Amino acid sequence: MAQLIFPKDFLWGAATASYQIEGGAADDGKGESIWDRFSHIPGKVTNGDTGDVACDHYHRYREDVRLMKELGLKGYRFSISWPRVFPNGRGAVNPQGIDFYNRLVDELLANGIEPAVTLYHWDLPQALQENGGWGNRAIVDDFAAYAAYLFDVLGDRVKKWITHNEPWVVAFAGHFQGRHAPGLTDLPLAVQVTHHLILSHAKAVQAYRASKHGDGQIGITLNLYPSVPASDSESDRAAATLVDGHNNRWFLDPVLKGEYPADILRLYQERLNSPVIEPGDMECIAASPMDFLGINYYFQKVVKHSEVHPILQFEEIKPEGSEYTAMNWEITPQGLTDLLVRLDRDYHHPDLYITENGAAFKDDRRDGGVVDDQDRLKFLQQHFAAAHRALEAGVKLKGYYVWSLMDNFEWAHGYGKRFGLIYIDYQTLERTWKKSALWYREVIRDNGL
Ligand SMILES: OC[C@@H]1[C@@H](O)[C@H](O)[C@@H](O)c2nc(CNc3ccccc3)cn21
Repeated sequence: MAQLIFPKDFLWGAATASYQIEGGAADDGKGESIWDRFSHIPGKVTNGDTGDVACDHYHRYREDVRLMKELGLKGYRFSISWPRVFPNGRGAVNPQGIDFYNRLVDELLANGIEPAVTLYHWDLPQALQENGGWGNRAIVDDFAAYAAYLFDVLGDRVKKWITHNEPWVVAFAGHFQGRHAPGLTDLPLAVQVTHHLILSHAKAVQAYRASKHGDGQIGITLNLYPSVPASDSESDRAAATLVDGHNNRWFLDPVLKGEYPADILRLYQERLNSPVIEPGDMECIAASPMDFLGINYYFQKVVKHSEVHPILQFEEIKPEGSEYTAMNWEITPQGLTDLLVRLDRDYHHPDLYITENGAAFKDDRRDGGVVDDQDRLKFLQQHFAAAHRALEAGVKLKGYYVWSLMDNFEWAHGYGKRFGLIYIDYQTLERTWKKSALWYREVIRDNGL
């Protein structure tokens, strides 16, 4: 019998993303994405892995929906490949591309699973990148047009929409650190990209409100982290405040308050001359309230002052004595409670969903025909309990999507990092249950643990 009971209708789900699971990278008229291009550049992805085949979900989606049904999922979060629908990013639609998503949505609904669609999860059409991508303000209208088309075609059945997945990663991993597509290393550009992403989010929200199927919910997904100073020194506390601003408040404030945080805006504009904000931009952002905020939580950050960068004067540390996942991410379930309670304290926020939480482990043990991933089961147990503590503190948490439904292409790490509830053999593409999935099925059945 479950000890921790969740609210009635709590939405238990799992999440994936198009480039990470679909494969069919050039099938049926799909256009090239920046991740198709990036993953094929030698040295960018571990082992030279690419998303050419991935989990072959593009061809095996019926089997995968059957597995979701067996799992008892209430919801499934997935993303749409923009270049599968618009091969050149704008203009002609690829009928086979939109047909795939129509079939996927129908299959989910036929199995009683609520679809939640992420419009953008990092796989920009390469043709748009050649026009400057997220660094060119024209992308804002391209994204709004892409979103409006999907609202029109799928909006009668899809009632949960996420505009962007993790604009921080799109901007800084892709345009400053260079470890994600398009592999640029230009900090002022990265900050300008954040503004174009947030503005495009607002335009998409407005397009949704104006659409004939605009009676559902729309939001954004942010990767958020509690930012803890490594010591009580003034310099470390200032570094933690800077990380909270750079990672969290730079995105939370515009989408929830309609303005950028003054401390970070001043830092960026004085030191980087970025972002350029045009007249009317902030009014547009402020006039686009969301129905929910999606939160991707994986770990908290412990931060010390550092001169390693002239502007971003912080460095993350790895505390001794902690447990870590296969990604070398510290396991900090209390950080999830702290994050949710902080959001509740500092923001007038709409409904909250955990749109991603999960962990990579080696998954190299079997127990009969099942992968014996006790470490992932324990991780989820701890984080579900942390979410329950936030609920007990009065936080309006409405659902939880585990990352991920299945092992998949883990960006620059390739296929060597496994996050799935379901194990993928990449030689045979066979799907195998993990113990964490069988345990999750009971949590969903009992609505608690
Ligand atoms: O790394 C696991 C997942 C990834 O597969 C998802 O596509 C992405 O949405 C995602 N975001 C995070 C958290 N943010 C993060 C991004 C890059 C490096 C480190 C953390 C983890 N994950």
